[in-house]
Amino acid sequence: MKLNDAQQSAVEFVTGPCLVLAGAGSGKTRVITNKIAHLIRVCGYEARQIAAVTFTNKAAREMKERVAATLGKKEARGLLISTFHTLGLEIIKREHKVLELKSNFSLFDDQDQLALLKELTEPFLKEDKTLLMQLTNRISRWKNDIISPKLALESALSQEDKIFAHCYQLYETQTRSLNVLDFDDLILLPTKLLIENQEVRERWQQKIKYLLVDEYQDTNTSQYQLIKMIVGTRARFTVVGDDDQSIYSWRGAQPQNMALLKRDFPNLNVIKLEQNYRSTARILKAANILIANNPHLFDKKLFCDIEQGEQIKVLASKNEENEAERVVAELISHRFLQNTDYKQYAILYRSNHQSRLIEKVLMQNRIPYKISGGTSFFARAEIKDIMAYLRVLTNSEDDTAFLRIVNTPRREIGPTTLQKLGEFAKSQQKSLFSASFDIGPTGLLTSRQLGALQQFTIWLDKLSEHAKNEPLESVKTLLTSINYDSWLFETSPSQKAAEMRVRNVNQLYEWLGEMLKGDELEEPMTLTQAVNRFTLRDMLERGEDEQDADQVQLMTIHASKGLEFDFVYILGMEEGIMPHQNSIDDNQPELIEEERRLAYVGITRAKKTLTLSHCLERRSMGEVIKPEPSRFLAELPQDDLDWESKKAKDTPQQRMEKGQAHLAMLKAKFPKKG
Ligand SMILES: Nc1ncnc2c1ncn2[C@@H]1O[C@H](COP(=O)(O)OP(=O)(O)OP(=O)(O)O)[C@@H](O)[C@H]1O
Ligand SMILES: [Mg+2]
Repeated sequence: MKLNDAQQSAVEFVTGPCLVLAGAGSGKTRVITNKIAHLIRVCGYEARQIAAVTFTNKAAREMKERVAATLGKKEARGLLISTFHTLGLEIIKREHKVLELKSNFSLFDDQDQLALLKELTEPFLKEDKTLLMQLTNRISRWKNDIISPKLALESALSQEDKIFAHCYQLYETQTRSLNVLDFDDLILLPTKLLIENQEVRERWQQKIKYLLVDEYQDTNTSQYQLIKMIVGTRARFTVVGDDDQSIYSWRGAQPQNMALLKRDFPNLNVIKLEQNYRSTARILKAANILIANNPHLFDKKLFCDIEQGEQIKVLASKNEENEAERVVAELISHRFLQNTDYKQYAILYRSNHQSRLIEKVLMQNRIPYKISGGTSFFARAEIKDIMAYLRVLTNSEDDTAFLRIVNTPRREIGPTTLQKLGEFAKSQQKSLFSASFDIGPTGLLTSRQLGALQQFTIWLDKLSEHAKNEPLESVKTLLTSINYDSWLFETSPSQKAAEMRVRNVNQLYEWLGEMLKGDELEEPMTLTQAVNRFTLRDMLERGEDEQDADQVQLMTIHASKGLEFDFVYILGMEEGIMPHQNSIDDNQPELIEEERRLAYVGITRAKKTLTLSHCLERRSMGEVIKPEPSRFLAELPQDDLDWESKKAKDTPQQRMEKGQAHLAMLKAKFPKKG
């Protein structure tokens, strides 16, 4: 595909720092892909000297494939294209000695983190959920801002700050002794290391000779520092971004980092792209007009020469059930009339819980769909169980994982045994696993208790030896010796649920096999590496890509960043949902602005048609409320909107009945195959 002049100049500028600043759909990501190929083909870089950072694993994989398609797989091999977190993991893996970490560290996901924090802070926070959430966010912010527990303590002013900082300190100490890292550590540790250790810094500057970053507007302070350290004064890098699409300030993202670049790299070449190649003129105009209501750091223009396109439909439904039914009915009839594929449709929403009703209606109508970006797969109990086994196999110090599996399936290792073991382990400063081998002579446990415990840990110990030599075989042995399938059938609410769980476990096993084996684009991994990559959800998204199945795409707007779909539906365009209630309550303009950017991101995912939906009634915290349509609907150019509620003579009740009848008609007319 030919690039336009601005894109071409962004690709060809390789002698200094480069920022591509442009609106949605203007080909920023395309510039990155083409530039990687250009660096290798024209500028003589080797693939392994180039690193590119994208926002999701899915985007990383896609980028690798695109470059491989241009250059050939052989030439593309060794390219480091990943998320910030995977890049951080890579650095930590290679520098674990300098970091004084054992090489078999495991990763905590947010649930593990919460569980540990809850336990550690019980004396201070008394399991107060709100405080616990605040603490979790605070720790994350501290880490993203590169503030150590010590510094947090020193700068704490209020009593609450002091308690939080103290909890942060406890958490830090405990995670280190468990030999685990959380997600924020994956950025913080390498960043601090590169700042403080010149030798390591130079090693990475040597290794990564050119760095590219997509979705730059969503980097936080520690990520920005990491970029700065890697590129050093040579400053061979290209970052691309759009300040109007910054939607992660709640995770510490700093769109000001765009302005910082200019300060830190005075010879920064700023290139603007102004042509949108994605959306119809109407969709683009609506998006531009909406975002014009936000203050701007940078001036940007965006035009397109794609046709005008259809009006933007605004659906008004009686309630949420009806909204789901209407959207699905619209989708079915659109697909029938236009002869399209399911995968051309995306249904987007503000928060994960909104997917529930849509899922139900899609299922009832046997429409294939896929939810991406969510944590759903890895949050499933069966997957967490097996992951916990794998974590203990690779890192016997991971007490959190140990506690999860000790009685799954049931092994008659009772709470008293575990409590005594816990106290003993603490007094000896040992992990639960290794304490179980030393607790015998203390007489703390009865011989029956000790027998049950040691039967388990001796077996685990053997298995982890086995895992060192034959990782995949050992996982197979694990699954059969704990008889996990039968356990699932025993404990699942229904036969069907059990079958699904068994399938999930098999899927995990299959992915694991692929990772241990490697492929044309990825080197084979060790079990520890594979387990850590799983926790980062690398494989999940990759597995989904490979299926490339014909499925309707469901995701939050946050997860849709960077993607595009022919036909887009956005649910819940209401005050209280988008903008979110918190942003309305707090009455801070910045919060509303972020919500507006979120709406902008959602709208600009659409290529051909866009449908916005709102409900007249909705259940919220056990009450039925009557939300107003989102203020963002009023901000859109009204000539381009097709408001059902303003045009139709039907009452919402009548529309609901019609919608249901329509759905029933469609169902009767197009029975699904299977
Ligand atoms: N020069 C071009 N000619 C034709 N199509 C193009 C050109 N540049 C980009 N495109 C197409 O336009 C679409 C948007 O490109 P891309 O995803 O790179 O935009 P983006 O700026 O990264 O968008 P976002 O801000 O949403 O991440 C893609 O389908 C891409 O293939
Ligand atoms: Mg992009």
